[in-house]
Amino acid sequence: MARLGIYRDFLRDYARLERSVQDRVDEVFQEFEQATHAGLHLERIQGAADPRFRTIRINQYWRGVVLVPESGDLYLLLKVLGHDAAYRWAERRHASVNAATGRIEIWDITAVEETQTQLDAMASTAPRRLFDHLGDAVLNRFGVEAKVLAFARALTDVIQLEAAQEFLPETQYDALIGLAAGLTPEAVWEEISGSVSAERYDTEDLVAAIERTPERIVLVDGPDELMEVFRHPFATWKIYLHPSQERVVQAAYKGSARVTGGPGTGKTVVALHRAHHLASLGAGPILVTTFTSTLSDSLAAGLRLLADSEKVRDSIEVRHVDHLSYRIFSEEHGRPAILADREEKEIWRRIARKLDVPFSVAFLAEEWRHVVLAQQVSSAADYLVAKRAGRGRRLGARQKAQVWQALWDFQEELKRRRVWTYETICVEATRLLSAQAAKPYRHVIVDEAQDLHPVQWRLLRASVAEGPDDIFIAGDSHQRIYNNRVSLRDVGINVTGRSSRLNINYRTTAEILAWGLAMIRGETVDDMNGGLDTIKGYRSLVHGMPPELRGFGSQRNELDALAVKVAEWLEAGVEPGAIGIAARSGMLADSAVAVLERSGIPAKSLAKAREEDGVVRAGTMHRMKGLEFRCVAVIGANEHQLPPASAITPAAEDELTHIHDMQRERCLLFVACTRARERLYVSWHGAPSPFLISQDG
Ligand SMILES: Nc1ncnc2c1ncn2[C@@H]1O[C@H](COP(=O)(O)OP(=O)(O)OP(=O)(O)O)[C@@H](O)[C@H]1O
Repeated sequence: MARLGIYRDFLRDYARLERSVQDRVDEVFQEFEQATHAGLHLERIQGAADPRFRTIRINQYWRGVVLVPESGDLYLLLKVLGHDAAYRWAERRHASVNAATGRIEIWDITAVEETQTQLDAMASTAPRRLFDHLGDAVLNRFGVEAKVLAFARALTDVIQLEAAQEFLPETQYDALIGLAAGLTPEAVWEEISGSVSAERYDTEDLVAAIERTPERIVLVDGPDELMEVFRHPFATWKIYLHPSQERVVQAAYKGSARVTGGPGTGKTVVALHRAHHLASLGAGPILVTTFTSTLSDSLAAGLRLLADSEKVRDSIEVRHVDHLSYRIFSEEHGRPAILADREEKEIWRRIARKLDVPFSVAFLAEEWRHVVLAQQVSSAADYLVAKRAGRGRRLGARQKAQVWQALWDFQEELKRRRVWTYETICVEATRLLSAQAAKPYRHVIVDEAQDLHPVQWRLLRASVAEGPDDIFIAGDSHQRIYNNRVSLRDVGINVTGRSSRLNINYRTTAEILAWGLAMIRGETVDDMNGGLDTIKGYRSLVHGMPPELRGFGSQRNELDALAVKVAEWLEAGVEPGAIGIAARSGMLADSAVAVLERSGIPAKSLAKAREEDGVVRAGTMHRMKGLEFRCVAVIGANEHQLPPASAITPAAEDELTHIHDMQRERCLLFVACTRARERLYVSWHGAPSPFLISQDG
């Protein structure tokens, strides 16, 4: 078979096609080998800017756009579009080789020229320009060529640059956006190709450039490989990792290490590959863990896709962190009786009443979780000096004595009733593991690290001996959706000097990502290691529609409009399993399911269905964590539901906790919105949530 390169955009287009058209694409390219011998029917494009672009007929309406280099037998599949759009797209495109990065770049010179005039006019009155601080030599090192250089010099705002992503040469855009975000040239090089390079490449050799561009092009060697890629168009992470991801996967660390990065940057992908890599080196057993069961299910599914040998699969265990503690506990003591939430509140209420202390049930419960358990406080003296970082309300010595009495009574009551909470099970399991010389795992890999509680961290620390590659952590503090704050050092994990960051989002379109990021910009978020996390430099490689924001007069109207929107997506060929609906409350999500079903749309709660079930899934924003959908609707984004008053500590009662609560809710909305691959629809009734911002920022 002639070799085929598949451009990532082609796979996105393919995934959006109706099944019957996809089948037709499969047929066309399965026959590629025969067809190339018999003379492929690739149509030339009249008036094309670059004669190497051709189209191939899929059916009466659809066309594939293919790049045919003059030499060699490598064809590059670029786009699938309707007939007219395919010709329009191909007419304007130009393929070139970046002399500095060696990558192929497909771009629209005409658009660069057309936009230049407008930019020059705007720049003439601007006090400063975006790249004033960088000399031409810096930009030239990234192969920024004359036309793009003039374009870059006229930019006054990063928004103009983002808007030009669609038509600028790709690696030149990557370099410019990285530099505009304040990254050093070395950091930008790392991002683009894994290391700084002074090499100059042959700009005539398109085939070599295609082979050198694995971040954008998947090469296949035969029809079987091609069909495998078409079967899982979003799972190309199985075969290709960006150099910045690959480096983390393959690294040999002297101790614990971690990867951070914004939503959709491939942290989970890296965690899965890392488990696979360590297992292939033969050193098991390996634990892959996280904090919710929906997430551990999807980690297990990812590993099934990745791990080809039984030996590798057998040495990796995927387990929810609470299941791990439960198992260790039960092996020693038998099954624990677990205290229900309702009973816990009742105990706190009785204690507060009995001691006549002026503290709410919520305050006492949080103080127990976030101070006593988090810092292993076991006596009044310890409590008096315990750090209460993150706990806003200041307590004097007398108040502390009162609170300690309540906390102590609560723990005594648990003992008296012989009941346990998930946290106390974890504490006991940690004690059991610490007493044991042989640890159950050789490596531990943690995903969604930002939401683990300190007691869970201590359990994980105790389940693996300290040593090279002992613990690997993936997480993003900007996606923290519970109140757990931890300093890794305080729980015995040191990642200093072994932390990497991913910046390219593979999931969400640039439009949705930019809108989401604007929502959380300015929040002060810790990085779990004594510093602050930043959202600088995050970007997406793909473009799409901006988010759609809509307000209604009543919940009923809002839900009716949701049914219309979902029907529209289905009509456009989106499979029901690729549509997700997020609400702040489970009740509203259930109402959405009911309304959709009444409209004849198959829908289920996210807790009860998976993608394969082929139904629209609705659930709470918390449940959306770690998942992704082609289309996402976030509903009930109302003033009083997002954030809900019940989840926010009043500022007058405790200012710091108020700030943290607001941040958590804002991040929750950010998490829900960034689950969308292509379409995001956000609606509300009455006044909109204060977190929503208009699309122009
Ligand atoms: N190298 C890659 N090539 C292709 N697709 C990739 C690559 N890396 C990640 N992806 C895709 O990007 C999407 C997001 O990846 P992943 O879930 O690992 O990101 P994440 O950083 O863990 O996201 P989040 O923090 O939002 O949960 C997935 O669809 C994944 O398949």
